Amino acid sequence: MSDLQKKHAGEAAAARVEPGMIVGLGTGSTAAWFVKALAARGLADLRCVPTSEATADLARELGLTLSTLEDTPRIDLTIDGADEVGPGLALIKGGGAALLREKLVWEASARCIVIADSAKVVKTLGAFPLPIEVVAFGHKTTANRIADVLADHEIAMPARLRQAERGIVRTDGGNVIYDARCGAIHDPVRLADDLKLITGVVEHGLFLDLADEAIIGLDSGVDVLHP
Ligand SMILES: O=C[C@H](O)[C@H](O)[C@H](O)COP(=O)(O)O
Repeated sequence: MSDLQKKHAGEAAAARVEPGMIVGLGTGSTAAWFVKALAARGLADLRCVPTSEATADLARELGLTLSTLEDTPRIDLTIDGADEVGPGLALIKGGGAALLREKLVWEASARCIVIADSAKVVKTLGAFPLPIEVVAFGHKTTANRIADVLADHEIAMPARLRQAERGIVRTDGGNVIYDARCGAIHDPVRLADDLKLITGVVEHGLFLDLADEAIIGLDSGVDVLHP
């Protein structure tokens, strides 16, 4: 994990934004560099749709004009971080528990750019635990159904309820997160489909066919990847 690389990726991404755009603001440490660089550009007539309360707070503090997905349902460009960037720009996201709002904003966007430091680029997704957002009501029963689906994908470890120092982590929408230690995800499309069919699962952190471009931060500059 390199802060310098994240900064480079965030700054390069901010340069892609044009005046008058509606911009989706991602969540996490890399996205925060982007938000700071975007605010520093002082572009006219931007409207920004944040993907989390944390990003909304940061953007507001920096003087960016905020909007909501309800008021601006068509976003020109979303820029967001990722936990893993795999082949074809298949991603794992949700390490910061913002996956649901992120996916809603990504899917409403004409173009999405993922930004990450070079350590996030992998040959096979799955070393980073896959976040699965679950309705809090009866979440342990949902976890049993998740375990069955994971077993069907030869993933033996049951997903683990995400906890922080202050107790069970709640998302901005009030849901809980289970992290599935997959090791390697051999068929991300089938796993994504199977997880979506589980009652109680709200969303998962597999972002497939959503990123149009990746800007990968290096120690000196950036590398640009396409699907
Ligand atoms: O829920 C959080 C998001 O998906 C983040 O974009 C992701 O976890 C990457 O965060 P970071 O840039 O801090 O590694």
